[in-house]
Amino acid sequence: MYHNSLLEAQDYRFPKRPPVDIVFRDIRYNVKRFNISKAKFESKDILHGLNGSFKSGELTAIMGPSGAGKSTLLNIMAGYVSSGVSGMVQVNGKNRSHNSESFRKLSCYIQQHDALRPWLTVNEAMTCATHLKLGFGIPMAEKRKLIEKILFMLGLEQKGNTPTVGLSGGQKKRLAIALEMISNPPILFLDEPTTGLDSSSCTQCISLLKRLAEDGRTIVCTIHTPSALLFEMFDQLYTVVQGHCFYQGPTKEMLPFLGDLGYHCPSYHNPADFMMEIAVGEYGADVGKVIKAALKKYYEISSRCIKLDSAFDDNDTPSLQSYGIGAKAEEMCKLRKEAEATDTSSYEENSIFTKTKPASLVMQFLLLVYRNLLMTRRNYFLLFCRILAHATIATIFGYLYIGVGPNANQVLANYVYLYGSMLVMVYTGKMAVVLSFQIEMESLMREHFNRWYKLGPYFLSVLVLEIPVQIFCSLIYVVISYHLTGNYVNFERFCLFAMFCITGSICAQAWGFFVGATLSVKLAVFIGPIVAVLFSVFGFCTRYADITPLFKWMWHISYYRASFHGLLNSVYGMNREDLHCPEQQIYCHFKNPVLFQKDMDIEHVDMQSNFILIVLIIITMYISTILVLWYKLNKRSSQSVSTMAESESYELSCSSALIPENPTGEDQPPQEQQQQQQQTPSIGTTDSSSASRRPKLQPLHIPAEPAPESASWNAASGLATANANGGGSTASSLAAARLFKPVTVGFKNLSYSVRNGIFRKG
Ligand SMILES: Nc1ncnc2c1ncn2[C@@H]1O[C@H](COP(=O)(O)OP(=O)(O)OP(=O)(O)O)[C@@H](O)[C@H]1O
Repeated sequence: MYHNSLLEAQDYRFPKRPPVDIVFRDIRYNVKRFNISKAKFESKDILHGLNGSFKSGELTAIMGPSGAGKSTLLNIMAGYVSSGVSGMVQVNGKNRSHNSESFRKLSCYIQQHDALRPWLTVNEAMTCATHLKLGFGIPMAEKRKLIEKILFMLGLEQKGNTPTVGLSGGQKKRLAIALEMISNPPILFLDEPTTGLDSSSCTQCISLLKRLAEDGRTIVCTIHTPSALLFEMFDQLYTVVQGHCFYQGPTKEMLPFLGDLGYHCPSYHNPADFMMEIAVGEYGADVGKVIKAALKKYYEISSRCIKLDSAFDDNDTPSLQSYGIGAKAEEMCKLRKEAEATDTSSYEENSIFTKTKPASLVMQFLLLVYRNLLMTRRNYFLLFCRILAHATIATIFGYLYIGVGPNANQVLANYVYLYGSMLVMVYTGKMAVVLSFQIEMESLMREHFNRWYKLGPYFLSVLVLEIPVQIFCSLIYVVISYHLTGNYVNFERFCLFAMFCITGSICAQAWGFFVGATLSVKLAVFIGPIVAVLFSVFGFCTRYADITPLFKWMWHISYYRASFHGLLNSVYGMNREDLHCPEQQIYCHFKNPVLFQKDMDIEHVDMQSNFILIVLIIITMYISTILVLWYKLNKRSSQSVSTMAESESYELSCSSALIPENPTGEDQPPQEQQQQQQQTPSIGTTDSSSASRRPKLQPLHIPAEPAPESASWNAASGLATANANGGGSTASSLAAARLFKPVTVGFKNLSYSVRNGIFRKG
């Protein structure tokens, strides 16, 4: 039944999209890092001038050894990384800046970690994503039909009511693709979509991508050592080794290419494995030689394209033989020419996608609130813990300081209770959210990058849920402990007490959001409490007069101090009547609470300005958090490092975009050199200075030994690989044998049942 439905699903096709071709040239990526031991910034080149193209209707695999730069290239192509990138990317013959917003409308990027919302069912996740992406311009019935078709096509139609947490790895991958297919993007980038999947799930996943590519999409994915079967399913292969292009071209031509260089794949050997072995220098392979040959081949194909281009321009139907190119190459150039003529702005005719506009900001906010509520309802344990913690600690504090409120001889005990209450409010408020953005960041990055929603509605939707929860928890604490400690005098004082507890707690929460959004997990859990402790010192047992002038400003901006003084004043200030003194006590110092206020230097607490200070800090922290998140989500796009801005539109023929600078200067027929020179000025017309400044391709430098981590990785995976000097497989096999001893693990009568998507033992 399931297989039948899968077969039927294969008949469904998404509406065809106009072709989108991507051409890139001289892509370099450089990172700068601060070296603590050398006390200076160091720069490292990750990609060394990659050239190539990804074409519509084709499924392209980016392969290469670990750490070669596959994900980096994919990140740059998807526009996910722009800082530190140089070079040129063209989309249908038009320049794209590395942070192009319009390109993001055409593409989607599915990263290695699916970062799905675990507590939403497949249907809920799809429905939310559909509303967000397609807006409300089309009827719900049409949306439902679309969701059904997508789920059907991806073989998830029977999983509609399963929470994402209950899906298998392969199903999660398919759901991640399904969510992005809602907007039917013509370009899909996927980072290692098959990682963690078994062989049949891998095959399903790649066949799905192949089918999507056949519908005219440009699909590019990184992949690690595919099986021979999977390898054959890719149309094109782009191999990266140590930041250089090692091979690019049709998958089927990879073995002949290596064969021409003298590296022959043994019979019955997986071609993908063979290529990886050559890439790490097995069989005594000279990696530098292969990289040079790949560049030369690329250059030759591009030069031939120029010839065809000029022939097309002259309306001269070229004869294949006269240009020395095969039918495939001619077809490729023709298609590219057509694609260039396609204007990306006139996409999407006559499909439901044309009638759609993403949800408005208000609708985004409402949808995200609804989604948060759904997730909280499913995963209520955390909420339950928060409520229980407040009630428990209120009961403990209440019994510890029971009845101290009205007694003059227990003022100090009450003072400690009030201080402790502030501590509870601050820590529970802050620590409950300090990690929320850390945990959320991957999902937020994915959804925001793929244009599901804007940051504003997202942040508001988080606050709309978190603030009421914090208010509710604080109230539980206040009601229980306030009454047990006997501090209740009248309703007005109670309201003021509750107000300062709640605002102090919300302020700490706002600080928590800010710290969580700014720092890494390790720093956030450390710095968050430190900041709270620092501010808590001011106002508690530290009188303003005693603070050194250097730190007086901290007293003024301490929200902790403002809330604490608010609490004290609500209990002992505002002309409170005399406190109760035990009859046997001869001298009762704090009978008049004003004396206590004087001793503590808080007899003139301005409740209004304290409240305003807290509110101002809350607003400041919210704004700071949004700015930090905005920077994090957009920092990839914050630096336009492209030598040519997207807005600078100029015509550049596909062939000139494809031509790399000749690496060696050799092997180039004089006529081709001349043609290249004729083409080069067209780049210069946009930015002649930047074009001339563009770095030359670096001389190939392949380190004598691979990075240590790649060696150990190879050993760990049991791959018969060796260092670039060609140490042979024996070395790494021995290393593997030395590193790993056999371990036997046994299990017996192990069973699991799944109920409502929750795994239960037994
Ligand atoms: N921001 C960065 N700072 C420093 N080094 C980086 C940065 N980004 C990438 N690198 C380095 O660049 C190299 C390539 O990284 P990348 O993630 O692209 O490799 P990969 O081929 O995808 O590897 P894998 O298959 O293991 O995922 C690695 O050595 C990595 O450490």
